[in-house]
Amino acid sequence: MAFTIPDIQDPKSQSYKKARRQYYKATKNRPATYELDWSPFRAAEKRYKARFPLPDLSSVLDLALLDNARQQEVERGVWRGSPNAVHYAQLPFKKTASTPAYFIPSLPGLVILPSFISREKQRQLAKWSLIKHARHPNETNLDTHYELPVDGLWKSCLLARDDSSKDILVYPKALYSQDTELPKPGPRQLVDNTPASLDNFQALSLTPKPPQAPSPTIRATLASSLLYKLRWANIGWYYHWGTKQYDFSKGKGVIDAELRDVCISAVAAVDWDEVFAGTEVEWGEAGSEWKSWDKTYEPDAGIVNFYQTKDTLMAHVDRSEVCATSPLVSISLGNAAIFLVGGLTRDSEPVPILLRSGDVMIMSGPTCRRAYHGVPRILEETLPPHLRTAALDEQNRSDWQAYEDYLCTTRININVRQVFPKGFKPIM
Ligand SMILES: O=C(O)CCC(=O)C(=O)O
Ligand SMILES: [Fe+2]
Repeated sequence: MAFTIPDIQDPKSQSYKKARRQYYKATKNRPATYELDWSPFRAAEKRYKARFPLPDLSSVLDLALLDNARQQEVERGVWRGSPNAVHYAQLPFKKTASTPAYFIPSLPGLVILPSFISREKQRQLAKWSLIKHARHPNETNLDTHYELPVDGLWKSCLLARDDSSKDILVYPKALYSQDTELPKPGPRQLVDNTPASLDNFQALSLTPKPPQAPSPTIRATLASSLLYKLRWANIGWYYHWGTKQYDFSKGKGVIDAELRDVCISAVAAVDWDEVFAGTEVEWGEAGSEWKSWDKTYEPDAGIVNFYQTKDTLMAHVDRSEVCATSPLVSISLGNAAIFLVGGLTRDSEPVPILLRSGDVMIMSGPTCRRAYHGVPRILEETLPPHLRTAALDEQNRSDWQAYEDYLCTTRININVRQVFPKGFKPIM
């Protein structure tokens, strides 16, 4: 199969020339001290984000390179890391597991399950994210500002594909005014929030959580373009972005049964004793909690992130969950990405990991759940062949083209968490 060279890597392409121009313009008058203030995490973000010169991925751990069955996917995408970039170890296979699990001794609690999601399940989860999940009653980043179609934005986009006269205008919630500047839909805001715990969650739940005001400066937009502004959709307990706390007063959104099964089977596939051996002191009162995760892990919240190729997710810690150690299961679909994970501050040098479609990553335990992490780059043109219509049989290809067209420039990340210990009923 022919390689696809992303435009950004082709010196003759317009986007390469534009990135080069922008680079020379931006660096012309830069003081020599420009980079000195950056924390190691910030420096790594800048390095991997760069469009010119393009980043060298030889220090990025790319476990797909260990698997012959992924050769075509890796070669088609051009971008590749290295299987030896970071010291990792393979965990013993559990009886129920059919794909390998790896852990990184320098990051206790971080487990990578490459290709854990089958190719068919990847297609199902991508469809679920768009058609079933990113719509009412689940909140998305667009709900604050737009009156979204009742059947969901994706349904409107599908109708518009068949007949462009059906591409509806989606209206803003606020009346248009030119003089007020309020936040527009865009990247997630960074707020330094208090870490939640069983002791303070009731006090935190009393913090006022006013709804964010709709922007008065945005205009009606066609559904087919608004789709590319979709950045997240909430799962389970509602999250309040202004305070970065869960808003328990809204009740709990339903957790999709199939998604729950995938997360539970990922947690069950890991030999946690092997992962956490020797870390007992760090767990304090929690003791060897991981020993009972087979019975107590219960996802109840999360987010589906939708990234376009220029989107990034800045370094952050997910500390709003009352369970501060329980596994956070992260599923990657579509284009690949560089994921950075560091330590308890931005001053530790982060480990770069290449996450590809179908990979599951689990962050768990007292240090890993409090580690800074982020996504500085979505890797262009890395949509694997099994998410392209050309590779599908007759039965599967009929409605896939719309998904392929969207996924060509997209990465989806389903990020599932456990806010409360199993069986715990919060009193509001
Ligand atoms: O996209 C990813 O892989 C990570 C997303 C993430 O860290 C988050 O949603 O908090
Ligand atoms: Fe996160």
